[in-house]
Amino acid sequence: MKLLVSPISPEEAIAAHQGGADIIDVKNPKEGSLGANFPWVIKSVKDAIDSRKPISATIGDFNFKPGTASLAALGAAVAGAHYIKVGLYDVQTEEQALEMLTNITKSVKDLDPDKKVVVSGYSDYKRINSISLHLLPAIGAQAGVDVVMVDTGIKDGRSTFEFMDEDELTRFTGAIREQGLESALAGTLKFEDLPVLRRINPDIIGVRGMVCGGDRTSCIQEELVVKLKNEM
Ligand SMILES: O=C[C@H](O)COP(=O)(O)O
Repeated sequence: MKLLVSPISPEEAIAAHQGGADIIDVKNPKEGSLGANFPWVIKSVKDAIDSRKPISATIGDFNFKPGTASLAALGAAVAGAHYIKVGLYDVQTEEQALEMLTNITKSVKDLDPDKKVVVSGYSDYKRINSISLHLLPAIGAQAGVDVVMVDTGIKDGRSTFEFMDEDELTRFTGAIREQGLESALAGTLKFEDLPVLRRINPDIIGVRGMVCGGDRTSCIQEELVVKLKNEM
């Protein structure tokens, strides 16, 4: 399993990098679960990391706006992100999801075919009335994305494991693998989730709160990233 850590600034990105994170994922929690940060923050994180780790950037918890999302994805890619992450938050149908992802993928891959598109669905999709997570592996593959992820849509302390159990998450990661894509699990993960995460064995786990001492509005602590890497 690779470790993705989500900093909000170059200082936090350095802490994540020095602690051993494999992917440095720039986001802006003030704008939601997958809130987008500013292009100059993505660039400053990229400069701080200086090509030692791949940079990821979230572009937002989107509603059905394929043009806006495609332009945001291009912006994140131009700013230096290698992984461009989009959340299909207020997207309900398969047709909408496919149109969003096909255009986002075109936008990113026309710039650089090596860059990776990550589609995130939400483990709490029922309470936010979002598309079912289980539709995303097939739609993602059809659209040409690289990674299918799950996160929580509402950051109120409830974790992905409160909405999906081990069996469901194992089936979800298996379905992603069958489509030839990478899987990523996130959503208020805790140290005590590591045994079950190891059994599910996604390609990537994504964290913020866990390495901020349990409060995602606090700061990333390098020693907690080290502890997590060691326990992984
Ligand atoms: O991409 C992963 C998210 O940043 C996870 O954040 P969280 O661990 O605070 O839920």
